[in-house]
Amino acid sequence: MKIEVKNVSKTYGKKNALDHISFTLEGPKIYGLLGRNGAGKTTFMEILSGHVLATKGDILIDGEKPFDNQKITESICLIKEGDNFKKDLKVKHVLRIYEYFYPKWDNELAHQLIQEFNLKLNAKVKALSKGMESALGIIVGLASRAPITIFDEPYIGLDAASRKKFYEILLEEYEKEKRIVIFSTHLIDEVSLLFEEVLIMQDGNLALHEEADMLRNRTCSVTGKIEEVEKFISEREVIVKKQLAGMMTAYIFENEDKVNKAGLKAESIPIQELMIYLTERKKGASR
Ligand SMILES: Nc1ncnc2c1ncn2[C@@H]1O[C@H](COP(=O)(O)OP(=O)(O)OP(=O)(O)O)[C@@H](O)[C@H]1O
Repeated sequence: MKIEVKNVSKTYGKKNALDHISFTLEGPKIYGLLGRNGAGKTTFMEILSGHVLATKGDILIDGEKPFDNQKITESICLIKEGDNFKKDLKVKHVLRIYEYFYPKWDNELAHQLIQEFNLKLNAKVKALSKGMESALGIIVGLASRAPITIFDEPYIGLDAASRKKFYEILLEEYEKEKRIVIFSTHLIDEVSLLFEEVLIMQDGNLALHEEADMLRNRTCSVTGKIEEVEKFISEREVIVKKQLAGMMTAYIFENEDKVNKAGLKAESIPIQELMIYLTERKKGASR
């Protein structure tokens, strides 16, 4: 499927939650949608899912607008941070409702995952712990087999072991049947290896959109004596630089090989660090 974001803005009062953003996503692919608190990620995902209208611009999914368009909305499953399900429903009712709504729903997978995450079909949503409710969201997202599946920080309260299980199952399912997965999280280092493409939002704008491998290949840290590092980075784009005890480390847009050839020490930069420093740079300096 193809998602075209065309000059989309969303304002709440005087606040520009999204500020004329444009980009295209083509699947199947796993996207990491990253950014600091308030960057506009949730707003974007809600407009994409047809839950909220943009103030200006359009999001087109295979050429169609999602709002009030059942053909498109049944192709999209958005799992949010919480409150995905009515509290009085039982787990089995939740599964039935989603089965009814999503044409590609995989009931066998849903029941298998209910067992894996130790949920009870007869338990009411309000009786689930935070982590169990998150697990139910994850199960629904995976079993929906929706061609566009969106996870917006889907694992509040879920422990590390269950999160690991989720990543593994997500990859397994993705291999079986590929789709567009958009994953928004603040636990970036935990999941960054899953991402095939990374989008970083900042203040309602898109600060970076890059294939994850390209990002890893064209950014690195360089460490050495201050004068040597300063000389090396003088004609390069610097993300951030730090000094300690006569040594300097700079994060730059450059390939590790070039740094090594210059006799300096190169290391890859975790995507989480990149996100932090890229969004600290002034607007307009980012790319
Ligand atoms: N319903 C709303 N009413 C008023 N302002 C809103 C509303 N929803 C979002 N905003 C504002 O829009 C901006 C973007 O919010 P959004 O929730 O999209 O950010 P986010 O990147 O998802 O943040 P987080 O990582 O904290 O979830 C914020 O300044 C937020 O306060």
